[in-house]
Amino acid sequence: MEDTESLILQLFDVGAVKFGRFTLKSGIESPLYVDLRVTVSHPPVLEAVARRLSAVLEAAQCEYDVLCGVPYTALPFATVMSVRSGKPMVMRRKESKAYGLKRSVEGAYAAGQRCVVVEDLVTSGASILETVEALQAEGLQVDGAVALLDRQQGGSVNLSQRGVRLHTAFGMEDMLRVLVRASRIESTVAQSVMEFMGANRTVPVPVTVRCRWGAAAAAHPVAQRLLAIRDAKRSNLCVAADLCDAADIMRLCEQIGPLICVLKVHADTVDNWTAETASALRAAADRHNFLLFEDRKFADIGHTVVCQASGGVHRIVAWADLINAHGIPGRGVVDGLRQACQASGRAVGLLLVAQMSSKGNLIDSAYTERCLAMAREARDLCIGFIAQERLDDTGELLVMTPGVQLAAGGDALGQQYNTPADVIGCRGADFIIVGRGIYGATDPCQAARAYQAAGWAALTDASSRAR
Ligand SMILES: O=c1ccn([C@@H]2O[C@H](COP(=O)(O)O)[C@@H](O)[C@H]2O)c(=O)[nH]1
Repeated sequence: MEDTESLILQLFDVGAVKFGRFTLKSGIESPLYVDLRVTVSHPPVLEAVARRLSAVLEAAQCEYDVLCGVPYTALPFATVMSVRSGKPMVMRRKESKAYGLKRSVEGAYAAGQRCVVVEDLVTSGASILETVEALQAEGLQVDGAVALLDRQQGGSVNLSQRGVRLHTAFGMEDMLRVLVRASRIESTVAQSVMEFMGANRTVPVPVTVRCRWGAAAAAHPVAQRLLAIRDAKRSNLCVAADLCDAADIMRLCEQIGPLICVLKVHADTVDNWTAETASALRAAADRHNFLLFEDRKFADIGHTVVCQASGGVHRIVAWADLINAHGIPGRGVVDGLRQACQASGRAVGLLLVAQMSSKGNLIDSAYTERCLAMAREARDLCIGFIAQERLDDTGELLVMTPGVQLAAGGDALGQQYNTPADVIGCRGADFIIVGRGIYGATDPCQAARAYQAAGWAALTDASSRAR
């Protein structure tokens, strides 16, 4: 194994470790700056870094099929590791291409292969997580990462909470000790770095999503909760649990609950729906922190929808957080639903069905425009739309899009599917709604993970391009 002490000294001697006053990306002022990019100008040092990273993986008995360096600094490290070991590498694009194959991960790989992420140094672990999410969105399995330096500021814990085990060559304290012992720095300098680290022990993973709107900006309490859940769980995934048996729905909830922000049901398609089903769903939603969406698509006169929303066997507004309606009956449908929601005493958000995913549907742009106007007039109840694209530029009304699968296509009854990258990145949706792509998969949990990663990667990418 490459001698840690000699590697640290080589890094210092080529100027990769600097002491002084530096403002970090986070805005924090640091007495130390580590810039491992300079190693590309010193091939023996670059090779020593790669050798050390490979040795760390070997010592940890980490099994993997492909390597992926976090762009850009760790790309040469991963390349040299790959060339030395013969293990193939994949490359994550930081910006997705608007032409060609539009792939966010380049190289030859197959879904289900195990990938190890290679990084230069870790602070909060956020950069590793961004790469992990992009790789998972392509179906790769990532549960390990290797980095040269652990700044010992919470990255390892942040990563393990998200299922990624971090292996590192050395920590900040090791590095300072070596530099003092070799008289490269004064002990007072090391002391000031230690004090800085003591004051910055835990750097949280920043919420990179500066989406079109955030929880604090949302006026409606249900929209606020939805966005807070989205950011906390890093998930803009709504699962359509279109199953006929209540026990199957509950089983699915337990499997995918931690990965989703909304569970959508069609209560009227559940053969054995009872009041207990509603209570069990409510308890699961509270336990796993997701919202419940009843996709009843109300479309009648105001008086009738009051009864449909609050009565019958389903008593929808007694348990659902989100409901939806067609605009076709005019504003009476919204007024009726407002009355039902107010009488329930619960906060419920309404989504207007402004567009549909089915082939040949009769909705045209004039109808969609009128739904938009209806929503703007009912901001006390309406939080957004079921639609296939972003409808208003203020960004205040959210868009949830059904008809989503990992590959574009359709079914035999006119459903049309687009990919998460397309509906979020190109069409401007905020949330994806996925049914059969998840509950119809052999492993719904693994499928939900792939959709969560794909939806989140598309959202964060779209948000960074919008900034
Ligand atoms: O335009 C619409 C409106 C609603 N849906 C609903 O979404 C899910 C989609 O399920 P998949 O299995 O992913 O096709 C389903 O519950 C529909 O009722 C929609 O598809 N299109």
